[in-house]
Amino acid sequence: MSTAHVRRPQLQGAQTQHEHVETILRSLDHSDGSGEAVIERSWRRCIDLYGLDPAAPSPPRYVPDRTLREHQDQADALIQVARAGVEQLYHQVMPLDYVVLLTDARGISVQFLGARDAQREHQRTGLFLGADWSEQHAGTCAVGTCIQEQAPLTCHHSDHFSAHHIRLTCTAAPVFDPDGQLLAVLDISAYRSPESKASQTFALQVVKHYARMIEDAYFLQRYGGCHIVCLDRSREFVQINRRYLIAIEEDGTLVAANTAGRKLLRHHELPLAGAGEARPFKAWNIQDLLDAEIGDVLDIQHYGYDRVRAFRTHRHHELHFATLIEPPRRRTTGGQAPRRDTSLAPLEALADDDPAMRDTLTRAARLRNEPINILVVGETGTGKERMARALHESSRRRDKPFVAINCAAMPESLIESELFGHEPGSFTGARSKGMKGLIAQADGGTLFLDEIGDMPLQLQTRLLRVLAEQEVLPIGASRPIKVDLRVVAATHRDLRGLIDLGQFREDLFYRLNGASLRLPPLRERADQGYLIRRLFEDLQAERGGQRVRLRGDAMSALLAYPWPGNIRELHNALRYALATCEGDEVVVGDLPEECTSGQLAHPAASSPIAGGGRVRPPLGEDPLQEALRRHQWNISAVARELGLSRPTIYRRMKRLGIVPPNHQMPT
Ligand SMILES: Nc1ncnc2c1ncn2[C@@H]1O[C@H](COP(=O)(O)OP(=O)(O)OP(=O)(O)O)[C@@H](O)[C@H]1O
Repeated sequence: MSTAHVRRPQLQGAQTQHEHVETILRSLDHSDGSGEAVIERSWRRCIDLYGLDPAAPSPPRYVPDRTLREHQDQADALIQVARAGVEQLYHQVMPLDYVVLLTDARGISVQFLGARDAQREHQRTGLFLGADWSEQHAGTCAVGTCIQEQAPLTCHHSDHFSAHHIRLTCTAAPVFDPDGQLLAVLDISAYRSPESKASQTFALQVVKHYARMIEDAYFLQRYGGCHIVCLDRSREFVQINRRYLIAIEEDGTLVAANTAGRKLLRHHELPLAGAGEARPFKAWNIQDLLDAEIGDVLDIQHYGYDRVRAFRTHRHHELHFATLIEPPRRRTTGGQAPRRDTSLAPLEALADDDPAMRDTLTRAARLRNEPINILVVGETGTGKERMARALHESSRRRDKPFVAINCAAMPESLIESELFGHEPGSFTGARSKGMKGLIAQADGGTLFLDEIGDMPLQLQTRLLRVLAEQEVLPIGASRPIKVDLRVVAATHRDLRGLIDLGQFREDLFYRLNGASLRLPPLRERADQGYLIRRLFEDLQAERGGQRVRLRGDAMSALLAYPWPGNIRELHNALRYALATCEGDEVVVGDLPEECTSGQLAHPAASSPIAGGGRVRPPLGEDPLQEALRRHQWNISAVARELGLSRPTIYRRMKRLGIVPPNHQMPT
């Protein structure tokens, strides 16, 4: 061993550093290399193999933005699967001031979660996106040494090789792919912790647990087309613990196993091909492991009172309990596919597998041709107007007009004539030829009354008459006009509360509320991924041009954000990202800052701290405000560009507090 390149710090102030370097050198000087523990082995590699100096300053090394993207691309499938695990882990350890890193197999941090208020400290230390934690660069550290040792470990305080890392405590566990190759490393790190390394025992267990969950989720996704035999030594726990996962073909041929499963197979002398295994390998069968008929294995799900079946292994006669995950059923080619009602497509497109939305859509499908009025309720931006349109488009009225009226946006002085129309010269300012009101325009089709809770009381009375009589009396007319209407009203307000306050007519409420459809807020929806993909596709189709991909890290950030502004806010965020992204993909740094508040972005990509990055305006205001400025506050032009009505633009400006220069907002 040569330690000649290692400088011994002389300064008094560098006492701790000095002691640290001395400890490393003494420990290595007195050892011949045999029987060294993990940390000493790593120190030896740092000096002998990489020529590192523990006293030399070791600022974090960040890979350039483009390289980070390449690393993230390669880890994309894993990042997507790992998302839920990384977030859950972060929520568990965040109160104890840990950050969470997911690095790829080369030690480059491809995902990071940490408190935003400590961003500078994270960046200074390298606990950040894009940092290189390979042992070759950073010396002994949890991630780098975990990669070298391919085993979980804690690198606590002066275990670190570099004297500059000795206040950190870091714990890491490897994530292997189904071939046994290292795929990633999961790490939690903190700046402050008790002196004793034993204080991190629990941290090690937690990180190992989450690394295993990520690994198994990745395994299940990759072998989703196979039968998966799940084994455990405990009958009670096999359904939830699923320690050993073994993917098999229908004839029992072994295809792959998770890390524990591969160990079990090796123990029974049935090695699978993969990292470190002898090749060529034999095609083993599950019957080589378990003393069972293949039919018994494929039938586990239908066996016994608990869908668990006990088997003994051939070789060691160990008792294992098994459950089975079956692949999705393939569509039979012989039989007739059930006929789908294609008119339901507009409704079906609104959601994927969110239970609340499915209930709402089942009701909507039943109600679409019924002669009753429908009240759509939900927070602002949850898609109430979209639902009303889908109801219309899937109903028999689809070839007739859909007329949308925003009751909150229309000035009270205009609303009456707009709604009911007027005869020629019926009032000052009336059109000479008279005007057909919006209600009459909707004849035969659907009248959508948005923000119904904001309709003035006097108009509520007139609307009630229209609904009761199915006829409308234009201003100045002596005879009413017959109309055939289906009314869909929407509100984000509590109409019953407004009735109690005397601001909404109870009889109108019952007239409108023939049935109600409730839309859940986006943050509660289980099909967020579907919505994100659909909106992204729709926006791309609108824009035309080059195809852009939504990368896994951006998707993860979008899924993690609580969406106070619901689908509208999501729509704006995606539009923003598509407008500002460079190249052919949207990455986390392209999203509006709000969406990444839980996750810090790569310094070079977005952070104003690192300089040179783009500083993004707050979400929500941005697309509207930007369009307003571009069109020099011409509301009609903005409405055309954004595909919204003028009243909607005014309403949104009012809600966002946007006031045109030298103008007063309409009240
Ligand atoms: N299921 C959906 N699929 C795709 N886009 C949707 C969906 N639901 C809503 N959107 C989009 O989200 C935005 C808001 O939807 P919408 O205007 O229907 O919400 P809202 O609840 O009526 O809002 P408000 O309460 O402010 O009137 C629109 O851009 C709409 O196109």
